[in-house]
Order: sequence, then C-alpha cells, then structure tokens
Amino acid sequence: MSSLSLSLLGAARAGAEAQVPGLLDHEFASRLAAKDHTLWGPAAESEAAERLGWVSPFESAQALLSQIGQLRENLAAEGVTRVLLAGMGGSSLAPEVICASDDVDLVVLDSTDPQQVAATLTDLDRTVLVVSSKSGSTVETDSQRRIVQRAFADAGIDPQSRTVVVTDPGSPLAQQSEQDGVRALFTADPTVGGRYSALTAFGLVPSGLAGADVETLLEDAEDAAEVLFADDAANPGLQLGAAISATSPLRDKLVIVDAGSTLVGLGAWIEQLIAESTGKDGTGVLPVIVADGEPELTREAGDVLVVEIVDVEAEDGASVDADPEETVVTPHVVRTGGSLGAQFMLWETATAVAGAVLGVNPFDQPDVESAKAAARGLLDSPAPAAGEPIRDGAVEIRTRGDQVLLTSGQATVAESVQALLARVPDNGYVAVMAYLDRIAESQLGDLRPQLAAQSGRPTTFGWGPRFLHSTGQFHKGGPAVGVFLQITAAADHDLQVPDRPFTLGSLISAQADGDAQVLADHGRPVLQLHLSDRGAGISQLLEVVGELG
Ligand SMILES: O=P(O)(O)OC[C@H]1O[C@](O)(CO)[C@@H](O)[C@@H]1O
Repeated sequence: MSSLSLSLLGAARAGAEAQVPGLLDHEFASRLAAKDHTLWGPAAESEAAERLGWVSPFESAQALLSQIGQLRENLAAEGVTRVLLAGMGGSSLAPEVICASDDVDLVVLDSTDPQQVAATLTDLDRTVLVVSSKSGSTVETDSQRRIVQRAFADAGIDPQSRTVVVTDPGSPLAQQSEQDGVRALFTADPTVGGRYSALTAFGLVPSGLAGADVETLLEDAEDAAEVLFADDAANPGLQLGAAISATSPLRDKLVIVDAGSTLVGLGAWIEQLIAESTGKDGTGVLPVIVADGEPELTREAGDVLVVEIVDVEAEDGASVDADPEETVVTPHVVRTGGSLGAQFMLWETATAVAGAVLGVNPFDQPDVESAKAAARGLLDSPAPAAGEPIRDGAVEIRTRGDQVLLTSGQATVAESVQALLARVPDNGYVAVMAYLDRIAESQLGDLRPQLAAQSGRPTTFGWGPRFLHSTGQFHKGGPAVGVFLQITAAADHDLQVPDRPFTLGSLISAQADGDAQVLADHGRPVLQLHLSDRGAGISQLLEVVGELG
C-alpha cells in the first residue's frame, strides 16, 4: 500500500478541480502507464516514444539489486567503502537525496570548481569512483573522471579497478569503458531520460554501493505506481500535476519549503525535474527552494504556489485531501508526504501531467545545449575582456563586451546590485548563480534570503555548473521575467584536466561566460561579479547586500 498523501488549498485546489475532469476524460493516467507517446501532442511524439521507460522501471531495477549487493560486498572486502559519484543533474541528484535521506555517506562530485573537486581527492585507498552519465559525453563528468583516475594512478592505485560506470548502451563512455576495462559497467535503460532516472541504474547503483536501502525504495515506488496510474479523481499525480500547471498566474513560481522533512534534499531533485521539464517555449514553472520559517515573505508576493513536503505515517492507501481541516496561513498550498520512492513516482507523474496541461514536451531540454555550445566556443577561444573591470574591494564588476548586461555607471557592488534589482518585473524573480565551492563556501547561500528581502520577489540560488542542468533550462526557455546575478571566483590552485587542453579553472570560467552570454542574447539582465579573493569577496557581498536600503 502506498503512503502518499496530498492536500491542496486555494489556487492549487482550484487548478486541480479545473483540470482533473479533462485528464480523466482523456484517460491520461492509464494511457501514461501504457506508455502512450501521443499524450503531449504531435511535436513531442517522437521524443516521448523514447522517454517513457520510467513508468515501469521495476522489473529491470530488481534484476540489478543482487549485482549491486555483490559488488558492494566485494569492494568492502578490499576495504573500499567510500563512494565518490561523478555526475551532473539527473545522474547525481537522485542518489544524493536517496543517500542523505537514508543517512548514508555518498560524496557527490557535480562541480568543475577546482577547489571543490580537489577537496574530494582524499581517502583514495578506500574510494570507489562511480562515473554516471546517460549521454556519456558530459564535459563536467568526463573531466571529473579524468582527474580522479589520475589521482588514483598517482597514489599507486589501479584506476580501472576502482571505477564503476553507469551509462546508456553504446555511449562514448560505454565504448571507452569496454575498451579500457572498468571494475563494473552498468548500462541503463535508454528509454528513461536523465531527470526521470531515479529508479534506474543511475539512482540505484551509487546509492546501493553506498549502502542505502534501495530495495525498500523500489517497493515503495511500485506501490505508489498503482495509485498514480489509475484514472481516478483522487489520483494524487493528476491532482498535483494539475495544481502546479493550471493556476495561472500563480503557476509559474513554485516555492518549495524545506520544512525539515526526513527526505533530505528532495527539493533539489524536484527542482531539476520541474524546471528542465516545463521551462521552455516561454512558459513553465520555476521551483524556488526556501528554508522553513522564511516563506512568509515569499507568500506575501501572492503569485506563488507553496509546496510543503511533510513526513507522514504510512497509511492504508493513498490519501488525497482537498480540504484539510488544519488552518494554514498560506492561501495557495500543496502539501505532500510519503516515502521517497512514492515521492519520486508522484513528482515524475505530476511533471508529465504538467507538461500536457502547459502544452510543452516534458522530456527535452532545448536551451541547455545553447549554454553548452557557448562554453565550448569560449573554451576553444576565450573572449578578451573588454577593458579593465571595475573594482570594489575584493569584487570585480565585470563587463565583457556585449556578452553581458553592462553595468556602466555603477561603480560599486551596492550600486550594481541595486541597478539589477530595479530591473525585476512585478511578476519576476531573481536568480543567483554561484560558480564556487558549494560545500566549503555554503555560507554564500545566505545571499538568497537577503536578495529575496531586498527585491520582495522569489529568489533562487544555484551552484554553477550544477544549476545549468536544472533551473538553467528555465532561465533561458521559461518566461522572460528573471534577472540574474552571476558570481565567479579566482581559484588559488587550478587543476589540469588530464589529456585535455584545458584546466578546470578555464572550464568553469567558460561555462559561466557562456551562460551569461546566452542569457544576455535572450535579453535577460545579467550582472557578473568576480571575487578576486574568495573569503573576503563572500564577506563583502553578504555585508553589502545585507545593508542595501
Ligand atoms: O547524464 P548526462 O548525459 O551526463 O547528463 C546530465 C544532465 O545533463 C542534462 O542532459 C542536460 O542538462 C540533464 O537532463 C541531465 O540530467
């Protein structure tokens, strides 16, 4: 029996009431279960035909469990118990939440920041590297793999015997792994897209190797699927999908409150799923993750739906409560609870529903490629800086030709940030994009509530390049109502990417510049601040933004 629960209030409830009858008429849920690729219209048909494997991952996932368990035992017998996962977006977000929720250690390497990558190169004698990439060609993952394997070799450890690969059959990574030999090669179901792959080898292999209870995860998900694929008005997948997509003008901001649920980090996984799946063709839903206690401010903005993820006791069957007795202050709320496996299935189903209601293809990410291409171009031939940057203490206000919004005339950080915030439209949002070390420099995240307070608008915070595989799609493909604060930093020690003509420092810089360029090309305001000294620059930014009047 599923432990899913869902409550809807205000516009969320109205959205569900408006849309669910139509979804039932179309037998959306049972057609989804039957992998009907016509559900999202003719333009999405060919892609959808190859992307619906996530609705029934259970049989092939079960077959994996004993292989994962055996490999974990063999590695443990050699004293190898630390799992280091290299992978971006859908190839690392699910294992991160699975392990954190199960209180199991997993080191996630989803960065190209030289400092953050270098910090993971410890305890190599007891480390296994899991390289996860569906395409097998993502530059971040390939660079991480090369660096960690070189570190193994330098430590006198055979890199191949400590590398486990998860990828699609026939990908460049699969071919190379077959050629070079690796400890284990897991090929995943190619009919499951990256962000829908939580219950495939991408979610299960790293999590299972780290010691998470992936068996229960799968059982819970399978129980939930029974409820989610029923043509029933009480189906929480239909209700949630309709609630988040059919409540215009509220629908384009979804504030996810981290209210201390035991599903640690689920918000970041939902963020990628919703932002990359819906943020395109000028429409979509922007997830905004906030801490508990803070949402009052954002709620006052009035044009957001608030999602609260709560812990629920396992119940007999799924419950959908459209009129909870509890009094809540927030007018427009989605409140959901249930096991992690059930939540994965719920949100994947709801996202498929939301795509259909919004009229977008929820399985592609057309605008992610543009930033990747710009980064590749800049890596091959870096753009010369247009004149001297404006300096204010440890922060440089960068003006790179016509690649980013010029802040000419604004001589200080305070003035330039104020000028950026003045550009936020009434229905807009602020996005902070920080290309720094998200572990050691996490205090920079305090900028988010500060800027939300200053602007009075929903404010997101993404660590680069991780967010490029998540909200990055929405920034460029969604409604043009965002303003963008990009923060980059000098690295004390750069890292060469073995056998590649670039360092991590030049890669992350090209990624930041490439994204800024594409945002500016889309007419989005971008302010680029570069910290010449990380510690001093972070303190200065927090102080300056905190004091903005
Ligand atoms: O698993 P891959 O192919 O390395 O891709 C990583 C991520 O990049 C994207 O393809 C595009 O951002 C995501 O959808 C995906 O999760």
